[in-house]
Amino acid sequence: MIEVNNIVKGFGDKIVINDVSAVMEPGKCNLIIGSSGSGKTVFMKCLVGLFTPDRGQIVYQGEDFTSMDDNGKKEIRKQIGMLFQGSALFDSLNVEQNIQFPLDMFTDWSTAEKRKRVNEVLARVNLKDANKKFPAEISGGMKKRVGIARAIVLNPKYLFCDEPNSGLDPQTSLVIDKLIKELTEEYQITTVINTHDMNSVMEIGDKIIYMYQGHKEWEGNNKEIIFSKNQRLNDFIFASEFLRDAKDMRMLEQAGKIENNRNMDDLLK
Ligand SMILES: Nc1ncnc2c1ncn2[C@@H]1O[C@H](COP(=O)(O)OP(=O)(O)OP(=O)(O)O)[C@@H](O)[C@H]1O
Repeated sequence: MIEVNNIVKGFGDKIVINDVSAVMEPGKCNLIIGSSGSGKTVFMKCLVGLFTPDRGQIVYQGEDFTSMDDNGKKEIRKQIGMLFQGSALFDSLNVEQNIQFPLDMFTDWSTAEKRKRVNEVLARVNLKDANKKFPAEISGGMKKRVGIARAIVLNPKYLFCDEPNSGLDPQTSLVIDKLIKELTEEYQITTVINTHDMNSVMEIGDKIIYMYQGHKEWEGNNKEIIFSKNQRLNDFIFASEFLRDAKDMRMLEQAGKIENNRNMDDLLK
């Protein structure tokens, strides 16, 4: 569990994160949404310790990360897996070497133990037999899966994903979302995802935090979001006409004003 208590972060005179609090639970996908420049990346960087908040606390499993010394922070960071935008694989390393990298950095396991673990996570992300391929030889979706395998190879308690669907087609995005959700539930990981992808919001948003100009404007889940009366949130999520129409139909359907002859849940998934 991660608790964020009233964090504030600014650069010079400009306050970029303004008094944001949130609780992120294990086994849940916590999505951070908001328009460009609303502070999502700075918020995530504060959570993982790449930025130090000017005020407030970030508490990992009851321990105040913000006031820890370097050794304490290092211990928490060992429990964090990161999936970077664009996967950030090492081009000169093959798939298994990429995944093995954190094991080389943080464990003193034997080569056989490392190889076994690499093969386990490769199987878990459905990428058997890709061990010897180089990043340039695999598709964007496969790269993401390698990135995910690398992020979970040390059995993290926390997983941070920055725009996991960027550059992927909608179908591959669904596969990646499903994989992240399954892993989150299976290993009870506290997962935090920065995203612009409304499909992801509807599909895997156990908790959704909507950031607006640096503050938390709205919080809820994927069932609640389309019924929200928050005007700024509605302007943001219903920028797409399809979603706006779908929302109107769903409301009419729920109010019994139109027949339920199609499954809007499936459409909105
Ligand atoms: N290192 C920095 N120094 C000064 N200002 C910064 C720094 N990093 C971010 N900012 C500012 O903080 C604000 C929020 O930026 P942030 O990158 O968090 O937005 P975002 O919501 O992630 O946007 P996007 O969706 O485009 O990635 C922006 O105005 C940005 O210019």
